[in-house]
Amino acid sequence: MGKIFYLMGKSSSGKDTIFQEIKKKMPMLRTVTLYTTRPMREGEKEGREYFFTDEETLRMFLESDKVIELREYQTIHGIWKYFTADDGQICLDDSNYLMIGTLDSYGKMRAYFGEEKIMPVYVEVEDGERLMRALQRERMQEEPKYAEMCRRFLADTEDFSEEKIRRYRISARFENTCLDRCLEEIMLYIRNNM
Ligand SMILES: Nc1ncnc2c1ncn2[C@@H]1O[C@H](COP(=O)(O)OP(=O)(O)OP(=O)(O)O)[C@@H](O)[C@H]1O
Repeated sequence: MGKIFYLMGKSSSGKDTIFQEIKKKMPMLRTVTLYTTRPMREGEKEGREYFFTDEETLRMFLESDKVIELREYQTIHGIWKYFTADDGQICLDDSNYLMIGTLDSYGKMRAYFGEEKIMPVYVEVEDGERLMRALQRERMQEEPKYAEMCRRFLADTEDFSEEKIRRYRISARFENTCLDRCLEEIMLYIRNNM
């Protein structure tokens, strides 16, 4: 039976970078495309980072009880929603998966699939370094959204509080200072728990 390795961490902790690298190095891990109502960013592609969707489609998923987890963020550009749908992408009979989410979505996934099926992978970086990485990444965007970047940075304190980490019983924590070392540690954890 397969498992879901669930990457979590504050904004700019390196989840997406780690996700892309592990996908290359462990191609047997399958991935799941989530849905979002936020607008597509520079360089993103429909169905690759997300299925970019709208309120109407979300309503249809909700009505047919197909939403596993849903989160919404009050951004300075309006409410952005992200959700994982039971749309046939996840089949744990014969495959292992690599996914990215938040602590709360991890909780919902765990409730839906069972604790033994979801392996948490919590990525962390010292706050000052993380803010610098966030700023550098934002600067590269055609239209940098600095206020939104700051909002996310502040919201992280609550969304990823130590109290919450304890409550969700997250013990697999990986420091992303040196990317190569962090990747090696996470891949070892995945191999040992597959
Ligand atoms: N170990 C590292 N050393 C230096 N820079 C890094 C490291 N890991 C990731 N980065 C850089 O930090 C920035 C943020 O990384 P990334 O986008 O992967 O974070 P994220 O956790 O997915 O962020 P978000 O949740 O905000 O989308 C990127 O520009 C990435 O290239």
